Amino acid sequence: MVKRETDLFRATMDAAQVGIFVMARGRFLYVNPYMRSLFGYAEADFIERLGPYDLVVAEQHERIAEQLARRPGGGAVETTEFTGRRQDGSLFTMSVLGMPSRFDGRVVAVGTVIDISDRKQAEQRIRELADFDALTGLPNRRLLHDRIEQMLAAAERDKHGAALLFLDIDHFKRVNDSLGHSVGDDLLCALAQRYVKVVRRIDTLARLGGDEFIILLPEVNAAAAADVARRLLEIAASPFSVGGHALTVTSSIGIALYPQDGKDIDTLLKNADTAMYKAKELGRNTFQFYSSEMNMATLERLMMESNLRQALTEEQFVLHYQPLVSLQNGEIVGVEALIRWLHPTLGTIMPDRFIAVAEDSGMINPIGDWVLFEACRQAQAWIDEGLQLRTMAVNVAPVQFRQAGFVEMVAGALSATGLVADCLELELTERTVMHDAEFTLGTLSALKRMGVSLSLDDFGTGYSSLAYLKRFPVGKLKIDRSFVMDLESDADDQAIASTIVSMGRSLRLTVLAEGVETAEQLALLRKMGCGMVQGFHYSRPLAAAEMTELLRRQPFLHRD
Ligand SMILES: Nc1nc2c(ncn2[C@@H]2O[C@H](COP(=O)(O)O[C@H]3[C@@H](O)[C@H](n4cnc5c(=O)[nH]c(N)nc54)O[C@@H]3COP(=O)(O)O)[C@@H](O)[C@H]2O)c(=O)[nH]1
Repeated sequence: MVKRETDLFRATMDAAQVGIFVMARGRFLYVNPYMRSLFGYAEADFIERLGPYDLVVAEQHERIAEQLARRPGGGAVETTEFTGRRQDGSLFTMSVLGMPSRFDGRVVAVGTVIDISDRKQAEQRIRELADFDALTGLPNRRLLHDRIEQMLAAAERDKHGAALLFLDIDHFKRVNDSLGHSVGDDLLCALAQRYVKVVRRIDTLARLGGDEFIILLPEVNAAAAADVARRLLEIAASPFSVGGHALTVTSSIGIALYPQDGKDIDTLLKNADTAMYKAKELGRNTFQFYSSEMNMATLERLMMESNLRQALTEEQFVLHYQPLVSLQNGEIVGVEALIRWLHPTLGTIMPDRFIAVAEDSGMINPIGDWVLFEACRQAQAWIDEGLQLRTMAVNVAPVQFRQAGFVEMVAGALSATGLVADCLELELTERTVMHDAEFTLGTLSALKRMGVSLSLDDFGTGYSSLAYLKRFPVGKLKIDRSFVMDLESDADDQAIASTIVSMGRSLRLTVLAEGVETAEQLALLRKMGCGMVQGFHYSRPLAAAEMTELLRRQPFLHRD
């Protein structure tokens, strides 16, 4: 090149508003002034000591190495984005374009570098505006649609349930009308910040616009969806301080479940919306499922399911005790422990309403463990007080009986409380023991070897095989209440009760009749030779303190 051309070439390079470099074997041969100012290094730094690795973040060194390996001449060979690192440590996004060339017979790479940080930021902002609500920063309707589509595909593939919650703030218009739109906007942002705390990472909280929010919950059942709805209502309950005003808001939530309430976006959104209007009709500040059968009884069940764990940790369960009376002398020889749930707002909830829910949800195991421990503790406390107590009877649910480690758990409760095993009687229903008779036999035998007594509850209602009854180490049969109820008037019930009593006698088992409410029933059972009774005729189940009194007084004892 003649000198004039060289000068022209250099002047062009010097004036260029892009970084230009020439590299060979991973070393810079030339960098133009713009490139130097872009990175903040002097020319000598580039030529004498810097290589391409020094100009990008460490995480991208591997990519640089790949590029250099592909083109031994060095440098980038195509347009590639890197995160550049300046001399002062600051970072920027750069686009590098390189191409192989020849110089002095050598293979070199000639390239350009452009700072594209501003363009990237603008692109990011455009994406945000397209996908996110400008006011709250939450996903908007467009992104929500994408997420619902993804969720539906995953739910169908993995056979999961999912839920879509439609939340609308109650009377939000009044806030806008009376305090102005900017207060309304601030309130929406404050609400969004609280709602975010309720959802999981895999959930989507989106704003549809106005005062409407959608909460998308993948991989949930109805109970979990109800729980989230309840928490959304609760978290918004405490007042907001917005623009100098203390505001309290409530909302109404509609829930549509996948797949039963819809298998596509439009149906799910429409049905959740319908359910939300139902919640408004019911007085607002509540949630409703779209499917009507999900409401009423099911809701109570759901409420219980999600509150049972809390009930256990917050010690809302108590045991009441009902006396087991010997017909020989009227002595209270034992008690049956019966659980009650002292709910902070609903009052006392009886076991018939929550034991089945606890069984279905798996909570029966920790609850049953608590009952056993508490009953053993109370029995030992009475014994320590010098009261006569031969039997503490505890109900055992089928799931609990079949849980791994049940025998060890019973042993643990006895050793932790100091109660002797003879004093503990486990009540199992006929159905529980007959479910898998061979398995039952093993567990019952292990309990028997420990010294724990076993009784068959609700006897007569199940389908006991007499052959097994003989093999099972059971010590007591409890005649079901349903046969005692009409004993005076129903000849069949009399025949059944008297057969159970005789069968018990021939198998050398104690027979106890439950649900004895009248003196007539008592007289008939006595005549049949029944050994023990339990029922309102003697006493309803009592709190521990009242039972202590009864054990002290022994009011039914024949004292002649
Ligand atoms: N797995 C567990 N099950 C438990 C536990 N505690 C109780 N239960 C079971 O819940 C069912 C209902 O119990 P509850 O409401 O406590 O009713 C008991 C008595 O109050 C009732 N009873 C007793 N005498 C009479 C009477 O004269 N009349 C009448 N109408 N009812 C009476 O019977 C229930 C005791 O029944 P049983 O257990 O069959 O002896 C019940 O099935 C309980 O077993 C628990 O901790 N775990």
